[in-house]
Amino acid sequence: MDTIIKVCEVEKFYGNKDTITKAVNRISFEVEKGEFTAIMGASGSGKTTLLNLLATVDQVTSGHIFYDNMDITTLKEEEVAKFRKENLGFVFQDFNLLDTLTLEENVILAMTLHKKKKQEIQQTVASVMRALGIWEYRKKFPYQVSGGQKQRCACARALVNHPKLILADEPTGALDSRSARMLLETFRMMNVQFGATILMVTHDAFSASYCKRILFLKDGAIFHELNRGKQDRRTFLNQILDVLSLTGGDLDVE
Ligand SMILES: Nc1ncnc2c1ncn2[C@@H]1O[C@H](COP(=O)(O)OP(=O)(O)OP(=O)(O)O)[C@@H](O)[C@H]1O
Repeated sequence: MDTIIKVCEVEKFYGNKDTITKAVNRISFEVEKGEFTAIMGASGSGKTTLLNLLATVDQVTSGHIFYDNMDITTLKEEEVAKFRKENLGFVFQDFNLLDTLTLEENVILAMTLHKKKKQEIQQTVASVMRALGIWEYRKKFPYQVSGGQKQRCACARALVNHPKLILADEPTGALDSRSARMLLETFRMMNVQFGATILMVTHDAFSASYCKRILFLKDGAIFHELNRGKQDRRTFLNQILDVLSLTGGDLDVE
């Protein structure tokens, strides 16, 4: 197996010793190339903090995070920015598209920043936008399309540079259930067809059921892990709901 990320005894604490919050509390896990993993947990369990550490936008209190064999916790600021640009793709709850650019221009911009050749950009953008079902909306601006179409554009933007890892923070959070379902199918296709490795934070069991593996967080620590194996999605969803009912958590189960 090809391990892409190795998280070793990572801690992230906020506050001082009188009022300390252990947002991430000695977490260790690995992610293999081609995995589609969800991080689930109740509000305040440390999901976003963990994602921010993996995304290099926040620094660990202690511990190490290796991408391949590079320890990103020891990189200097300018090295971190370069690492992020070259290795990571992001999909956020609120899309983060540029309103003054068309969908196609938003995706092109992501490749231009990587100084790719014009012909390669045109070909890649067209093939990815076609595969994600948004090619027909390419000339529209973000305000002219639906939330689901915007989010699929954000996925295309994350995918075109072939990042080592795509990090998604509650990507279905702002979508209605039909768009959420389409987006999750898109993620699955990105994973299966494009071989993208995806790590998705969600508090929604339905969204998590599309993943191959789930890490459950509680009070900043991993308390359980599920692997889908050969189960169908509905059976996996029931398994997820069983775990959630054990925690008595305040998670969404729709
Ligand atoms: N900048 C900060 N300063 C102090 N405490 C923080 C900070 N950011 C997060 N926390 C605390 O760390 C803990 C984990 O927060 P985090 O945002 O990672 O949880 P979460 O699982 O993503 O929650 P949600 O689902 O509500 O977004 C919480 O107790 C939170 O109050």
